[in-house]
Amino acid sequence: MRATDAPILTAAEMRAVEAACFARGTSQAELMECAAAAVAREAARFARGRSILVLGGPGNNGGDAFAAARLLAAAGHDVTVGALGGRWSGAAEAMQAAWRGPTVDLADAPAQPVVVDGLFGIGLSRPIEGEVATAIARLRAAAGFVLAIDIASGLDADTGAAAGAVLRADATLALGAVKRGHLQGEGVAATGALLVDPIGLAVRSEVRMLAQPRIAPPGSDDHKYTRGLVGVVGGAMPGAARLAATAAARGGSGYVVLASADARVPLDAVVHREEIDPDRAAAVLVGPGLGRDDKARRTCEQWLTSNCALVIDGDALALVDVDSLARRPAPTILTPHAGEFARLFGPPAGDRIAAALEAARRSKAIVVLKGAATVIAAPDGSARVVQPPAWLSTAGTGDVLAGLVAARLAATRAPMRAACEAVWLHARAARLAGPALVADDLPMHIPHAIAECL
Ligand SMILES: NC(=O)C1=CN([C@@H]2O[C@H](COP(=O)(O)OP(=O)(O)OC[C@H]3O[C@@H](n4cnc5c(N)ncnc54)[C@H](OP(=O)(O)O)[C@@H]3O)[C@@H](O)[C@H]2O)[C@@H](O)CC1
Ligand SMILES: [K+]
Repeated sequence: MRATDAPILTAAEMRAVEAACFARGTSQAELMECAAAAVAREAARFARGRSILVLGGPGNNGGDAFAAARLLAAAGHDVTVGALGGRWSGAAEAMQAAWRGPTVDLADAPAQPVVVDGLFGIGLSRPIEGEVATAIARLRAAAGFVLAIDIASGLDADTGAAAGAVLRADATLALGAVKRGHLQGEGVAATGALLVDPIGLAVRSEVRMLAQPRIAPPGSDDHKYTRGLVGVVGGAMPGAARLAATAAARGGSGYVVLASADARVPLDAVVHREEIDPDRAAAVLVGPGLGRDDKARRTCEQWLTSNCALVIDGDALALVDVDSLARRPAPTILTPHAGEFARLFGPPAGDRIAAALEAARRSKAIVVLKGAATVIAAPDGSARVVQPPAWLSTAGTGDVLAGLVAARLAATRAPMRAACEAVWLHARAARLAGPALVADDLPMHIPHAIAECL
């Protein structure tokens, strides 16, 4: 199944879930059979009759692999196991013993069009080097398709870092939960299509993959003010604010006011004013194209100390500090990319999800850390993660997102919900816009994305 709404765990959290499951009476072998059945199902779907090489490592990831090999062979597939090590214990030992098909040493394993990677999972404890690294490079180069069991071998399950070789996957079947390492570091490129099977584990976590939102349409008695006035504060580079204002208008705002020295508006429906009335605005966006001069600093300071719900993006992120954010009496959403985040909170260590959660806790704001995996983190410790289309990495798409966040904040008055809705709609609009999109293309697709969520 696709990973939408799936829980995201650290390796330690996963082991705690596994221990609780055993404490309730499930045996290790039962859980492994469940995992293997899911692996065999996916491997069969991808193999479409081609020969399969199953790689079995020395731990429980290897146990899953041997059990999956048995199920695949029983279903009529041509299966060879390439094995590493031989100190299996517990359920993995039983699964290894139950495999009666051809087994060769990993170093001698024949290249096959389909590889199922059960070398190492969340128990990777050191870099993959030497003979193992040579073998996986050879087998990867010859394979048409690699399915990773739980996580691509060589990735750190928490950070996605790869200190040594990695067996890059075309698809990964995460067992029980998505692991943080699927979504960051080298994990972004090495995971391939991310699938998850619950394998009977009821995993609870407030760190989850972002699910498609349900968006509430306006009520029949709503008018432009009750639906929420969005103020967009322009500055030195007015194009960015115009882009954000367009996105705010298409994102379901009742009314968009663009305050800028430049009187040009992107749509007739967007109103230009010298100033935004803080008492009328349901949400104000400060930052896109604001500049960083004294005037920008004063503008930023004025909004920071206001009682308005704020979205702070772009240049404004360089003009605020964490303590002032934490003192704000009204909701705040920050939308930094990695560089802006590092300036404000310090460079994120390997685990970006942990870094975003810590930043949200310190600033008492919703933090939308943009990137190959965008993390939406709240001060209460909840987070949502999504992998937006790579085509979004082009100028101006951040301004569109910021405008959209402001629109959803004005409409919902619920900052975490607003950020989740906006990030989902932004990614969906990008898919609707298609490859080689430019930021200006995105706003017109937002209403179609919203229509899918009603
Ligand atoms: N949690 C769950 O709910 C479920 C978990 N399940 C499965 O269990 C997997 C975790 O299993 P696991 O804990 O046995 O660890 P695993 O990844 O197999 O590796 C450990 C072995 O590898 C060795 N080793 C490590 N690095 C190495 C290197 N670079 N080069 C060489 N050797 C290296 C390490 O050696 P050691 O460090 O002990 O010397 C040890 O022998 C998990 O990913 C999932 O697939 C499912 O069955 C059911 C539900
Ligand atoms: K693996």
